[in-house]
Amino acid sequence: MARTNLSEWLLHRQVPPKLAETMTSVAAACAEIAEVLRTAPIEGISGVAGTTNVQGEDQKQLDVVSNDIFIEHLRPNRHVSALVSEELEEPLLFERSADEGGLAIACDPLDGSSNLDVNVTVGSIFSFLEVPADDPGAHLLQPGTEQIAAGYAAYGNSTSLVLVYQGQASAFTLDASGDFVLTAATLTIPSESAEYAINAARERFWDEATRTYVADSVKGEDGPLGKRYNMRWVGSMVADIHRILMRGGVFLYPLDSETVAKGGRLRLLYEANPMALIVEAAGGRASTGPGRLLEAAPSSIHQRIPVILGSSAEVERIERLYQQL
Ligand SMILES: O=P(O)(O)OC[C@H]1O[C@](O)(COP(=O)(O)O)[C@@H](O)[C@@H]1O
Ligand SMILES: [Mg+2]
Ligand SMILES: [Mg+2]
Repeated sequence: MARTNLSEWLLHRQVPPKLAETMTSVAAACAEIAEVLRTAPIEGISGVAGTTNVQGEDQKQLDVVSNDIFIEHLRPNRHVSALVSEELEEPLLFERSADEGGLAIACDPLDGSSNLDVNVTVGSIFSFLEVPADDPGAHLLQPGTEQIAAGYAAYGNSTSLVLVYQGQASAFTLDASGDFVLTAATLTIPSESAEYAINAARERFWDEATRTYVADSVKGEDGPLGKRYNMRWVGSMVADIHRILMRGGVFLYPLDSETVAKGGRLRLLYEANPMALIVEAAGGRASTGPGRLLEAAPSSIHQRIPVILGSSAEVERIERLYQQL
């Protein structure tokens, strides 16, 4: 069967050159991060700050290395005016001439920090926004509905790249030559599922809606849902969402009594929004509990937000529980 690589897909999907070149830069950054992760323990790069390797040398942090890789690939791209990153307190603004710029990227260069040193899937998450080239910094706080594209890379037993553009999410797999090969043209999340993902150790902090949802699921065949549920929690958002895109399910990081002061756990611009755009394009639903996630108006670049996404029937059920509060 003929293989379609990323550059052929970009042409086929008629992605405008500016965005296509920038998606290519981001894909190249992800391929380089995948390569770094493959041999990180040998090279003395760790997930934990302040550690030393067997030679007693200071180890570089994988989050920082991944952030540097994103910058190295995006700084030379003349279309990119700004970069927002989990690892940078302030946005990075690039000087461009009058006929250049116009795109901003928001990224979580490496997601899944608790899994970095245990060889479990981690990822990179990214969102593409349009910004005026002459004043990009003032236009970074856009709701998720304004994203022109988004995606993530999952560094698992293979490296997957998922991109969403104009309401269609597609998946690619990194081959041995460093090319991303299309492996699923259209991702679709089944509307029903019997699998949920939540950090259950936080139960004592949960609100009533989350408590009821999990309690009903745990009751299985004997409960109000009349079917058995399974729980899967990797602890890397990318890995948990990738599983849901492949076979359905629901992911929850709700607002709870411990995270309420901060507005939630996960970040709106570079974790929640890109994932919500992908999930909606795949026919799923993305919610904060009380409302549609993509409509949330950001007030700061590192803003946090409650996240409930996945199979539509399941998310709707949780939204109904929030309406009853
Ligand atoms: O283990 P916790 O505190 O419940 O948090 C898990 C969540 O934290 C994250 O690791 C946060 O992302 P970072 O690793 O990029 O900070 C998510 O991937 C994951 O869903
Ligand atoms: Mg993250
Ligand atoms: Mg991160």
